[in-house]
Amino acid sequence: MKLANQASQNNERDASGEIDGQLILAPQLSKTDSQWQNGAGIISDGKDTNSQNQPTRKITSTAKELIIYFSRSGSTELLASKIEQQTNADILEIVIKDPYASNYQETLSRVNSERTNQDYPELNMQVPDLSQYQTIYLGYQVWAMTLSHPMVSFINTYGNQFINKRLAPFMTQGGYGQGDSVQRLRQLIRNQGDQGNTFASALVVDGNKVDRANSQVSNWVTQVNENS
Ligand SMILES: Cc1cc2nc3c(=O)[nH]c(=O)nc-3n(C[C@H](O)[C@H](O)[C@H](O)COP(=O)(O)O)c2cc1C
Repeated sequence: MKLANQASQNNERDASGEIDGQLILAPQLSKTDSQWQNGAGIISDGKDTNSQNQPTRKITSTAKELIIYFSRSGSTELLASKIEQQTNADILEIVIKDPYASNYQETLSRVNSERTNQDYPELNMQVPDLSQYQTIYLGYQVWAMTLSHPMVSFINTYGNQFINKRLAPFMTQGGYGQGDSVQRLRQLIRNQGDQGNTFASALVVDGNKVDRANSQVSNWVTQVNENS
């Protein structure tokens, strides 16, 4: 683990983010709580990853920690980048074939229909062998008070590779909290066999406050590793 940097020691705003050498855009961060409206209406660039960016993928042969995340509008990606700064973990962005719309209402209708029909998005990514990793950080956003759908697809497809891992969920949400997302995550992993995994308690951050979460992230990373 890297030593926490100066900004991590306090609650200064730190909205600048880079991941895998690429700039992160997170439109929620500029919003006050009254403008933010719990994330309702938040646009994305319609690419689920910033439009000029390639999906994040930093895979080395030596890292023992891996961050796997999905982000539609950048907040969870910024949180992932803060965890990466403090751990130097490898990173893998979850990529789906058909990105969610830039428009919030369109995204909401699609998400509602996917949930009703349990028809989760198809993935478009290569996943390496996960056996070298001891700790896997799993990042998602809360949708309809539960786990967002790309993470459901990921676990349903690759969760059987989680064997003897320390699993550490982290999320951003619109201020209503984690809902049943962690229970759902654990259930999906159980469905895949859940062989010898342990779970850290989750990191939960408001989507418009990730830029003020440095010390929260730092304390959580310490806790994940202390109790592993
Ligand atoms: C379709 C949809 C449903 C959402 N449902 C909830 C919810 O039930 N509770 C909540 O607190 N936030 C909810 N949000 C807000 C997101 O969790 C929040 O904006 C999050 O920070 C987005 O992360 P991202 O920028 O990484 O995509 C929802 C957002 C969308 C787009």
